[in-house]
Amino acid sequence: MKVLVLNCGSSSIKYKLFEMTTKEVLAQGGIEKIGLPGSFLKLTLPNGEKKILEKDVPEHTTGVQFIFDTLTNPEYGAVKNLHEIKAVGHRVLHGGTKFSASVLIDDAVIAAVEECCDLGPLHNPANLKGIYAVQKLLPEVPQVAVFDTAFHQTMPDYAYLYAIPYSYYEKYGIRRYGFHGTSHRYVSKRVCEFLGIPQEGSRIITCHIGNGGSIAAVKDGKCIDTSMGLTPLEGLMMGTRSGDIDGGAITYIMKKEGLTPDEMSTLLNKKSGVLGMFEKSSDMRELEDAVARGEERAILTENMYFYRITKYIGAYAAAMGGVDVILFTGGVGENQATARAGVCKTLGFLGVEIDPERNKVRGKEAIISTDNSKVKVVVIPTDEELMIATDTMNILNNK
Ligand SMILES: Nc1ncnc2c1ncn2[C@@H]1O[C@H](COP(=O)(O)OP(=O)(O)O)[C@@H](O)[C@H]1O
Ligand SMILES: CC(=O)OP(=O)(O)O
Ligand SMILES: [Mg+2]
Repeated sequence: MKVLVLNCGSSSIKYKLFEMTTKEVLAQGGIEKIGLPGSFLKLTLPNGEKKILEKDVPEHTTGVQFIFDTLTNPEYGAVKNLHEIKAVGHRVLHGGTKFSASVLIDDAVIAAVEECCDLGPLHNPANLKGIYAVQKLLPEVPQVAVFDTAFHQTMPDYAYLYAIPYSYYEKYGIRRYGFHGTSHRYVSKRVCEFLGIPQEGSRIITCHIGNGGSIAAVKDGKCIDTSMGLTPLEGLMMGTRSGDIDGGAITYIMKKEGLTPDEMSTLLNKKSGVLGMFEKSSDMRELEDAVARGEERAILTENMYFYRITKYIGAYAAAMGGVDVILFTGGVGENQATARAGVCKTLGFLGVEIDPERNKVRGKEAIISTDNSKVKVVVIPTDEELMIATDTMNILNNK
């Protein structure tokens, strides 16, 4: 059974086509700069080579059509006929409180995702455009929505509420929702299989550190707290997002600089984090290189970045009454040994001991703590797309 996974962002669409019987990736790529000059599709050929196809992509329907054309291209396509695709799974960013699991998309689901556009203004409208485009181009094919927020719906009220007038929670749904749920769900389950321990009784801290980053406290297989909030801005310092900041600083800057709410949102989401501090790049590889050259600002930025993650690990160990496993995933978590070592540097008091040799691993499942370490520290590469494809297949098989 072939399942297509789409991750539609405001100006991009990433895709992966799976053969679910073998879990093989038949095709993958993404369109960038939708609605902007210079849009293009970049795909990875089966031999690993990258190919760039330039084309004007003014909006998402054209984008999805372009992906379909690429998938059936006689030269580098992965299928002969689009009807080989039996289902499409979508990453949907915000499901509010309505969805604690993935669902088959129908009119009621679309209406509910539309209702969440206010809460996820950058992502939900784009996710809907992707769903509509598939409805238009492949009307017979069932579609499934997999929500970034779903896994976090098990958080207790005292963890998800903000200490503001309660009426804002009732009126507008202002609360912590959390994101990257598909990743936290996958890695927290996978690590138990990998270590041969039951989910029941386990206390796991999952650190998803990529361009966007979030941490979750997972007890007995269920999320009890996570660092992202109403939007994916809260928590860790990220590539371009500030993470936690005093609300007082926000209103102060707005007044001083005469910024509108939208301008302030852009500042915090796109111009802050590593980019705001380091100024040269938001990319952790470039930051790592600058640290190696001894650049002072780079060293400060890195210290801030690691310190925030360490603090969250301490907080979540306290929240769960201890921790058995600390897990790293995401582009940085999977690849950057310096980040993992930097984060764990002061965690010896919790019983964390990293083995520097084992920590050299990149992009592979591995234990990186010593045999004596009380807490197991593990790298598990995430696979959000495979998770979305698997949910999609399961929902169709149980229909
Ligand atoms: N091989 C690598 N070595 C070190 N860092 C990497 C590597 N690959 C990716 N990264 C870092 O991971 C981040 C991107 O992570 P990723 O999970 O792909 O982000 P997102 O999915 O949020 O776009 C970047 O900061 C990048 O520098
Ligand atoms: C929620 C979020 O931050 O997503 P991404 O990592 O894809 O930016
Ligand atoms: Mg990501």
